[in-house]
Amino acid sequence: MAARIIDGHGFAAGLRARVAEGAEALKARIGRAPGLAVVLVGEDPASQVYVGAKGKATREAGMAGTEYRLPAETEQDSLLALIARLNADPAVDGILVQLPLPAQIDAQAVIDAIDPDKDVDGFHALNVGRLGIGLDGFVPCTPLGCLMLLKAELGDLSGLDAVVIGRSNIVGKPMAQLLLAESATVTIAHSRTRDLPALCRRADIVVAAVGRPLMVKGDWLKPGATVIDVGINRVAGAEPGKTRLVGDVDFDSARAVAGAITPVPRGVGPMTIAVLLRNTLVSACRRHGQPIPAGL
Ligand SMILES: Nc1nc(=O)c2c([nH]1)NC[C@@H]1CN(c3ccc(C(=O)N[C@@H](CCC(=O)O)C(=O)O)cc3)C=[N+]21
Repeated sequence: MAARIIDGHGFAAGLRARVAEGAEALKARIGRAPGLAVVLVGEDPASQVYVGAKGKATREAGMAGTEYRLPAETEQDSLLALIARLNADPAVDGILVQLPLPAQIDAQAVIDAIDPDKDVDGFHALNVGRLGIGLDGFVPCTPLGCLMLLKAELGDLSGLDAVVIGRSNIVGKPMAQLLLAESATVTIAHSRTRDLPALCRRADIVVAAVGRPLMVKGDWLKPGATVIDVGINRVAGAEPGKTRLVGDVDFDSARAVAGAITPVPRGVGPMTIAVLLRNTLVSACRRHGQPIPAGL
């Protein structure tokens, strides 16, 4: 039987609507909309598209989105000066510095300059630590979005075998922490892992976040497994000069074996942006001592 297709796009639309409601209610109490500042350094075309999409989604959720576009040659000190201004601005609840940054800038130094309580990406070392020891903080948007999809699909995750393929700070490591906090049995696989297909075949949950197009095949999966595909790879399309997006999972072979699977596009990607808005609203609530609305 073919797998259920997990509708990340639809789930994200629902989450954005709940965020919009919460943002409106908060605005009625504090007199201003939650504010998100997005900083982009350089002209990377993919990053420009993502930043534009984030700004649009922010405004559509009734929040104040401000974009700061800096030239590729920007020095670290001037970026740090902008961060300091945004940290001090009471109308800014969330700060996101789009990654990757140009080579002359030390990305972790910039991230760690962000006020941890405005770090809606959850990349600051303090938030990484909070996630590790189970304290409230901010959790990176992509893995939190994946967890929401998994819980909507499976309910309780406790005791399930989960394999996370990829060990990045942005996805793989925080994803593993979130699954562990849900009492799944978690294995993190990476480029040195021996016999990855055999490891995956034991898993109830496979999260693929490696950036290798179509790597995970249907015959790597346990029948009925839930597959979350974080990959967004632009590859050559059928017609010359055209490209198409594919995930890290070979969707066609995987859907024949899996129980449920996220598509690419319209799977995890839209969740990333919806969770960013969610984190920004949560930040605004916390900063004003207001309760966090249910359903977020
Ligand atoms: N500090 C930082 N935080 C990020 O969250 C961050 C970042 N840097 N750098 C770049 C990546 C990438 N990213 C995506 C967001 C939405 C889609 C998304 O909505 N994708 C659509 C399709 C997009 C398309 O058609 O190109 C989908 O999968 O359906 C994808 C990728 C956030 N990122």
